[in-house]
Amino acid sequence: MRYVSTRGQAAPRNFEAVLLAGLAEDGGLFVPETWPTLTTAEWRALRGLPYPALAARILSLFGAGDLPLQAICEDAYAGFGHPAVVPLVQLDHRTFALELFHGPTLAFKDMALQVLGRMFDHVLERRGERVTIVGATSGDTGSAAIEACRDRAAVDIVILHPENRTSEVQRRQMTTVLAPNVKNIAVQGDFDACQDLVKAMFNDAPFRAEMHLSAVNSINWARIAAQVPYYVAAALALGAPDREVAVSVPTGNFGNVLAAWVARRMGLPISHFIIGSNRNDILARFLASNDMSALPVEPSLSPSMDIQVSSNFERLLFELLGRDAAATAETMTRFRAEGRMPVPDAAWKQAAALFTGFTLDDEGTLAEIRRLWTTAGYLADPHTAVGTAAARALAPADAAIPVIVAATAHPAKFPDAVERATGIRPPLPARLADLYDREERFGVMPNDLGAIEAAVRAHARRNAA
Ligand SMILES: Cc1ncc(COP(=O)(O)O)c(C=O)c1O
Ligand SMILES: N[C@@H](CCOP(=O)(O)O)C(=O)O
Repeated sequence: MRYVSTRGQAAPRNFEAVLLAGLAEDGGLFVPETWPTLTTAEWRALRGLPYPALAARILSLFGAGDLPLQAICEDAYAGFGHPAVVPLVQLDHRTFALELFHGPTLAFKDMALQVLGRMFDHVLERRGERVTIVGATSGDTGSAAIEACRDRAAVDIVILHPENRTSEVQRRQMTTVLAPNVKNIAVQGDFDACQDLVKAMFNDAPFRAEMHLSAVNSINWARIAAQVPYYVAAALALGAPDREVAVSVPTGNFGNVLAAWVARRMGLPISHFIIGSNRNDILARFLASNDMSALPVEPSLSPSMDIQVSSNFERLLFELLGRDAAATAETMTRFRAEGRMPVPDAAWKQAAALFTGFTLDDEGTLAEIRRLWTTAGYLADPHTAVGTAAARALAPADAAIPVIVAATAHPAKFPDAVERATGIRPPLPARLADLYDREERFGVMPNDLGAIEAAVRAHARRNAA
């Protein structure tokens, strides 16, 4: 399978090259040249597979079959805290929480990053190469990427997080990892600034080549590919392919819900895509009225979704525009220049027919956490609560369609919000019990590309020496 850039100017390449490249050289995102599809019988045949085997099978459809996928997936999910890896918990007659937070850092990012870390190791060892990973995080990608890459021989990793805008648990999960190949930088700005810095480093061709940059954010196609299998597992468990299902996904960078859309594109009958936003509701505004205009990022109780520029929307846009790379490039360039994305009406209507958006403020989030606790005995983190509230508000009219809510983080990552809502302070798992006593190490830097590049270079040189 080959991958092409959404902006059409980068050379097509295979899965392994896409894994290493991250962002395409033309600033676009890689997508499969053609989408793999499964027949009804092929979907049925996947029912009952253990999760690692299912994940390996789906990844093989994306051209990753040169890698030892079965071994990688078994090893990646062996340490998860639930035997099902991604358990489905019934919340009411038709709503199910798909718990994606049983990995080492307690958020859904582990689902893909535990796999990616092992893929990097395998590919780099065979090639005898080294990479420098630069990543941006609003709280969860950073810790999951650090956990997946710490102490790996051929990887240096630098993670940018927005200063004072993550939960304390999130920050400490990153900054207390003192492995020599790990560097954390708190940027004086918001997540969008961190993400812009990462993209700017990729777009600086000499720097990119010098550092052998690679990505762990969902701009890297491998991230999306490794997030598809859990939607497959949940849909099959609820009766697909012989029954339609809906998904509700608390959304920021649009990677997680895009993975669900990819499953649909492969033939899985996901009929509705419900997007939950906090007050940073650019996607909900877009779906309601074709208004994709970026406002300043506002802090909220669901900090991982404090995002205005949703990177992966570009992958959907490319499809909505009939895979017209020139039109995609022009639309994205105008969005960057003007802060407003001019999506043609026909494309918007296509998106709005499939996706609906819901916005929940902090008070609503607390009320939803409380409601879940009192009505279902379910302790949800604030991001998951945005997803369940969205599911209730926008569930399909046909009550026979179950709604799968992506439960994206463990409540213990956001203990303050959960305690405010329920009076219960969820404890961290035993392996993280001393998190507040561990030494932290991170730099604080201005939002300055030159300074950040110098810090990345110094980190990589120190480790290579
Ligand atoms: C806990 C949590 N929920 C939801 C999201 C939003 O997911 P996405 O960025 O894939 O839309 C994130 C960040 O990615 C997150 O960390
Ligand atoms: N919410 C994310 C933001 C980055 O998203 P990604 O899926 O592109 O890595 C985070 O927690 O860092």
